[in-house]
Amino acid sequence: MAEAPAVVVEDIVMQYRVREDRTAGRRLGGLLPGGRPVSRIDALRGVSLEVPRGQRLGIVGRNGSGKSTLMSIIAGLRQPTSGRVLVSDYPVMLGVSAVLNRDLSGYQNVLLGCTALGMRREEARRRAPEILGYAGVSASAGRPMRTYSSGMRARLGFAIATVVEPEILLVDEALATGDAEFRRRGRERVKSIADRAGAVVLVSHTMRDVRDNCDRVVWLDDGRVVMDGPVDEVTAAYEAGDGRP
Ligand SMILES: Nc1ncnc2c1ncn2[C@@H]1O[C@H](COP(=O)(O)OP(=O)(O)OP(=O)(O)O)[C@@H](O)[C@H]1O
Repeated sequence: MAEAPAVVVEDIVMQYRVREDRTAGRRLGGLLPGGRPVSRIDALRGVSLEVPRGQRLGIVGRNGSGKSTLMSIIAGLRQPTSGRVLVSDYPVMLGVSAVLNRDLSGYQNVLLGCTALGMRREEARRRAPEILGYAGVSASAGRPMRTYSSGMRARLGFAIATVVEPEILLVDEALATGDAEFRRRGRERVKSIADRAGAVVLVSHTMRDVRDNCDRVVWLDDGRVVMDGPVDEVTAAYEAGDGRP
């Protein structure tokens, strides 16, 4: 019998309701009980997919196509309007704005981040030098994060999120800010997670990152899957139409 997949997304629909600013003059929907105009945004219109263990899935699509919404629903950070997500383990989500505290030092963020991921404090302390070294920020470990460059923040966020290789890693544009070295390390870790039968879902606008890191690609447009297949085929079709299906 085939092994159960790491992630199953079943017919996810996501509608956001937004209160319009009256002065903006854009009124698309009805009225909320308070009499204020609302509009409905259909971010996902019935998305289904499965990510088997050991697979690195890329998600591509134009701005506003629903990629980040789908990722936050898989991560359990948002409830869909309908449909459901089944996961084999708690996913770890890594985004551009990785949850790091800008007023704390890099070292303190490592302790905080690792314990938030379930590591014991002593182990976090013991492994902090390795994590800071991997991120390439050892020399700045005592400085507040607000003094770090965006690339340094991205590297540290990535090092923390992947220190205990999660079974399911969700990467939302987080590789985009890094330099060549960071991308190489990212690629190695993403591969290592997949090699250990974990699953990685990666959102990116950079087709090079998708080709380097993924085995399969799902193309979203206007909240729907328009193509799902091998990396070369989907990225070529995506590029041929400049992201338009
Ligand atoms: N919190 C929110 N409230 C209301 N609408 C939202 C919210 N987040 C996203 N949307 C809307 O949902 C749609 C999908 O947005 P989403 O951020 O998922 O797209 P995306 O593909 O990740 O875009 P990008 O490539 O620009 O990051 C867009 O129309 C967006 O305006």
